[in-house]
This record gives sequence, C-alpha cells and structure tokens, in this order.
Amino acid sequence: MNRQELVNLIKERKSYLCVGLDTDINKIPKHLLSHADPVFAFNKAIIDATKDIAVAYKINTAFYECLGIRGWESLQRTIEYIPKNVFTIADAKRGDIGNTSTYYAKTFFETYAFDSVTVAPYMGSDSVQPFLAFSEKWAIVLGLTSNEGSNDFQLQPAGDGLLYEQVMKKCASWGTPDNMMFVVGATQGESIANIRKLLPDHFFLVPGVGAQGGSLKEISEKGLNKDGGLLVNASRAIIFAGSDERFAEDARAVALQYQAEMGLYLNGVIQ
Ligand SMILES: O=c1ccn([C@@H]2O[C@H](COP(=O)(O)O)[C@@H](O)[C@H]2O)c(=O)[nH]1
Repeated sequence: MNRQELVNLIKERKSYLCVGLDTDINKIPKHLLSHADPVFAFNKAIIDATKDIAVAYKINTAFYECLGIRGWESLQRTIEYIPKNVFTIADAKRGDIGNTSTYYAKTFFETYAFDSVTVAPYMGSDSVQPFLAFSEKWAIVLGLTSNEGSNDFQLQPAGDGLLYEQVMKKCASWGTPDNMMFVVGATQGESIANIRKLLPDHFFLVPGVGAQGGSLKEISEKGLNKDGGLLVNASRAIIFAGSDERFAEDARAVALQYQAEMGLYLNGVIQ
C-alpha cells in the first residue's frame, strides 16, 4: 500500500487504529481450542469484527513463530484473510547484514505479502536499506520504543542530543516518508512533540496505549500531522477485551471507542 492510499483510508474511516493480533494461544477463549486452527479462528473473528474500523493490522510474529510450522500456517491464513484495502504490519523486528536482510524482506513482502515490517536499526545502513528496495512496501524502524529499557540506550545522551534522535535522523536519510516509518511508544508522551518536530512528514507506528497505559490523547495532540501521520496500535486491550463466546463483540466495542476518540482528534488537523 502506498502513502496516498493509507492517508485516504485514514480520512475515510476517521481512524488511525491499528489492531494488534498478538494472538497468545494461552489467552484465547477455550471454546476455540477445538478448531483445527484455533489461532486463525480467533483472528478471523477479530478481523470480521473490526475490519471497518481499523486502518491497519499488526501481526507480532513472536506469537506465531513459537508454535513452529502450525504458527506460520496460522500467520499465512491470517495475512491472506485481512482485507487488501487495510495496511498490514509484520512486527518481526528484523535487521542483519545486507544479504540476510534482503531475505527477511523477501519473507515478509513477497512470501507473506505484508505492506511493512518492523526493523531494528542497530546494525546500520546496510541492514535497513534492503527493506527499502521494494515498491510500495515500508520499513518501520524502531525509534523510541515504549518499554522501560528504552532508558538504557535510546534516551542516553549522544552527540548534541539523545541517541534515539541521532538514530532516527540518520535512518530517515536512508529512505523517504513514502517508504519508512518509525516506532514511537505511546508511553513516551513527553518526547512526542520533539520527535514530530524532528520528522514532520513521517508516519509513526505507536504501540503502548491500552495495556501499557500510554495516552491516546497526548500522542494524538502532539503527533498528528496533516496526513494523520500516526498508526496507533492496541493489541491486548482490544483482542482480549472479552474472554468468552462474545469476545469478538467485546473487541469491536473497544475498537469503536478508540475510533470515536480518534475522530475527535482528527477533526481540524487532517486536510
Ligand atoms: O516499542 C514497542 C515496539 C513494539 N511493541 C509491540 O506492540 C504491541 C503492543 O501490545 P499491547 O498489548 O497493546 O501492549 C506488542 O506486539 C509489542 O511487542 C511495543 O509494545 N512497544
């Protein structure tokens, strides 16, 4: 999906909600366990319940990879089931020497046809650039993450600023706002305005609302730009909103609340 299609979708749906399919087999409702593919059965119900509200789905590959071949099959069924007009993210946090990165990119962009993949930039330009060589595909580079450990390196002084600022500026120079986004945690509210100033045009994938306690209001007020410019992810808060037969309706109810709030923040900001 290209940038204009994503921007149009955000405008149409008045939503920048990304539903995170962190489908933990140990947390899905028990009645699904008798299905041939319980993870896919769960995802299918969540997708059916949210596909008119969400603009993106993020599949965190850890929850699938841990199940071996069955997990990869669930992932494949899920990515094939997600409507083609919605943006898809493989949250795999890859990045390696150049030729290996190329094969990671082929895995997620060609074999599984995701629109984007999350990339850890620590190994530098040759580890990130292979993800930028695919038309209408995106690298989503870890910028300032939502976890406590972001203090260990990302928020440490470096050069004339902080390490995450140097990393984001440098990475941005390898791509464009049409093929690169950044992960910015919703728990990093006090840094969002600074990051938006640093990168006015880039999309940010923002995990950390819901279960991690980040503020949708703060991230939206400080992070939205004229194109929207944000994809705010909620995983557990949506997909595990309920735990019985009504889990998909419960997920929809929470997703609708996020969409309604996002509609308010978009008003007057998006052009
Ligand atoms: O900085 C980061 C980067 C990635 N994540 C991922 O996003 C989701 C968040 O899940 P919730 O249940 O909504 O907390 C999950 O897949 C993380 O691995 C992140 O949280 N922070």
